[in-house]
Amino acid sequence: MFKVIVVDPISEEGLKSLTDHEQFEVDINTGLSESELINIIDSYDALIVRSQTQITPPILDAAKNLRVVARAGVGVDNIDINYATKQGILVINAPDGNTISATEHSMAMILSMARNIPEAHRSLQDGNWDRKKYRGTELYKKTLGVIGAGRIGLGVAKRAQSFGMNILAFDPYLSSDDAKRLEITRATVDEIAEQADFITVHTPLTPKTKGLVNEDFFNKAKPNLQIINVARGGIIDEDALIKALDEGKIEKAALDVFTEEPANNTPLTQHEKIIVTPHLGASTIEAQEKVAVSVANEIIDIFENNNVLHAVNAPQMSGEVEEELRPFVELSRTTGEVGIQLFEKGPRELKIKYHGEIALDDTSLITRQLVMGVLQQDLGDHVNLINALVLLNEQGVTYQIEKNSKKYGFSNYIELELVNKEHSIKIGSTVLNGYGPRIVRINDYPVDFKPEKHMLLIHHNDQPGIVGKMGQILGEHGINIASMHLGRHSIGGEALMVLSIDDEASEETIADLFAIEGFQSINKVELNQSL
Ligand SMILES: NC(=O)C1=CN([C@@H]2O[C@H](COP(=O)(O)OP(=O)(O)OC[C@H]3O[C@@H](n4cnc5c(N)ncnc54)[C@H](O)[C@@H]3O)[C@@H](O)[C@H]2O)C=CC1
Ligand SMILES: O=C(O)C(=O)COP(=O)(O)O
Repeated sequence: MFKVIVVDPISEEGLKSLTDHEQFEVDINTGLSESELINIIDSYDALIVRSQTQITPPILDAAKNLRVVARAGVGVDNIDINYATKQGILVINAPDGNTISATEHSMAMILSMARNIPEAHRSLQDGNWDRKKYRGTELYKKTLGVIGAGRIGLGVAKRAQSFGMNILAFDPYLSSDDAKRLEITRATVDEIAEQADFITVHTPLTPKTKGLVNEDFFNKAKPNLQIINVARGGIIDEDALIKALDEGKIEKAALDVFTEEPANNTPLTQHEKIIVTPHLGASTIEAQEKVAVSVANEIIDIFENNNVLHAVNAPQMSGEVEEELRPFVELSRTTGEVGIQLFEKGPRELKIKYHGEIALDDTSLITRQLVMGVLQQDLGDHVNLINALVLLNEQGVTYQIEKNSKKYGFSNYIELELVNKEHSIKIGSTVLNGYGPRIVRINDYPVDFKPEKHMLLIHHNDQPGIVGKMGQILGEHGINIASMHLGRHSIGGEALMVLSIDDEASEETIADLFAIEGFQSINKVELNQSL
C-alpha cells in the first residue's frame, strides 16, 4: 500500500483513479503549515501540491519515505527542486493540463485591460455612467510582444492573431522555421520593449527570467504599453513596474501573479493603473480536473511500472525505453561497480565513452546507472537515478561524456575510465548479440566475461602451473570456480585472470592465493547482483 498526501485544493473527481485504487491510500489535508507538514510527511510515499504550499528543505528532510512530489500544474518554483534532487526524490508536473485555461485567462486580462472592464464595472456599480473615462484601445493591428513562446505563450499568440495583432516573440528555443510557420516574428527583449503595444510574459520563474522585464526595459518602452503577467510574480520587476506606471513611462498593467502570494492590499493590488486577479490562470473546472487526472495517473504508473512521463528532475523513463535499453542499463551499473572496486582510491574524474549504435541513443539513463554503480559502493541505497549526478558532484568528482557512432570493434561499446592524480583504470563493456552483457576490456587487457556476483581479478605472470595451484587453494577453502577467463599481452608476460566463484572469497582465502608465486595483485569484486 502506498500513501499519498494532497496538500493543496485539487479536483477530487480528477484524483479518482488514485483514490479508487486498492494499492493507494489518499489523504487530503490542505492548508497545513510547514511544521504541521513536517510532523506527518514521513509516512507518505507521494505528495501532491499546487502553487500554494512551499516544499522546503526541512519538509524534504523529514520526508523519509517520499519518492515523488507531484505538481498538479506547470510551475515548480514552489518546490525546492535542487534539494529534492539531492534527496533522490522525483518531481513531476502536469505540463499541459492547464495550458488552455491560462491562455484564455491571459486573453481575458489583455481584453479587460484594453477596454477598462474592471474599472468601468466598478464605476457603474458605484452608480456612475462614465463613457468617456473608460474609452479603450483596439487590439487590431497592434503589436503583441510574447516573452516565452512555449505552450501558453504560443496559445496567446495564436488567439491574438485572430484579433489581427502582429506578434513579436522572444524565446531562445523558438526556431526560425517554427516562427515562420506560425507567422511570428522573432525578436530580442530590447526589440520587444521598443516596438510592442502589448506585452505578455510566459516563461517559468528562474534566476534568468527574474527581473527580465525591469527598469531598463521600461525606459525603452512605448508610453502606450500595456503589459500583463499570468506567468510568475517577479518576471516583471514589481518595483520597476510601479515606478514606470507612476512616471507615465507605460500605460497599464494586468497581473495574475505576484512575488508574494497571497497578495493582499499591496501597492500592486491597490494601484489604479493595474488590474489584478488572485492567481486564477489555472482556476477552471476543466484545468483542475485535467491536472489532477494527469498527476493521479502518473503516480500510479510510477509506483506500478516505473514509468515517468513528466519528470522535472530526471530523464524521462518508461517501461518501453527501459526494456529496450535494459541490457545496457544493467551492464552500465555493473561496469561502474566493477570499476570502483578495482580503483583503490577515490576517483576525481569519470570519463565515459559511448561508441557505436549506443552513441545514437539518449544515454542519460545509462550514464546515471554507471554513476550509481560507482557511488553505491560508498553511499549505499541512498543513491538513485534522480540524485546520482548531484551526489557525484558533491563527492567532488567531475564527469565527461564522449560519444562516437563509429564502431569500436563491437556494434556498441561503453567505456568507463576512473581517474585521479596518481592513476586511472578503464573498464570496457558491450552487449553481444545473443550472448548478452560482457566486460571486454580492463585497462589494456582484452577480456571477455559476464560479470557475476562474486569475482576475483588477479594480475599475475603468465607462467605454467599457476592455474592448478590456484584451483587447489580455492578447493581447500571450499570455493567452487564457476568460470575463468585469461587475458594477456604476450606469452610469458603480465596477465590478467578473471574468476567467477560461487561464494565470496574470505580475507584468508585471498591471503593464501596471494602466496602463489607469480601472483602480483588480487582484487575482490562483489556485485549487488549477477547479470
Ligand atoms: N497563472 C497561472 O495560473 C499559470 C501560470 N503558469 C506559468 O506559466 C509559465 C509558462 O507555462 P507554459 O507555457 O505551460 O510552459 P512551457 O514550458 O511550455 O513554456 C515556457 C517557455 O519559456 C521559455 N523560456 C525559458 N526561459 C526563457 C528565457 N530566459 N527567456 C525567454 N523564454 C524563456 C521556454 O523556452 C519555453 O518555451 C509556467 O512556468 C508557469 O510559471 C502556468 C500555468 C498557469
Ligand atoms: O500551473 C501553474 O504554474 C500555475 O501557476 C497554476 O497554479 P495553481 O495550480 O492554480 O496554484
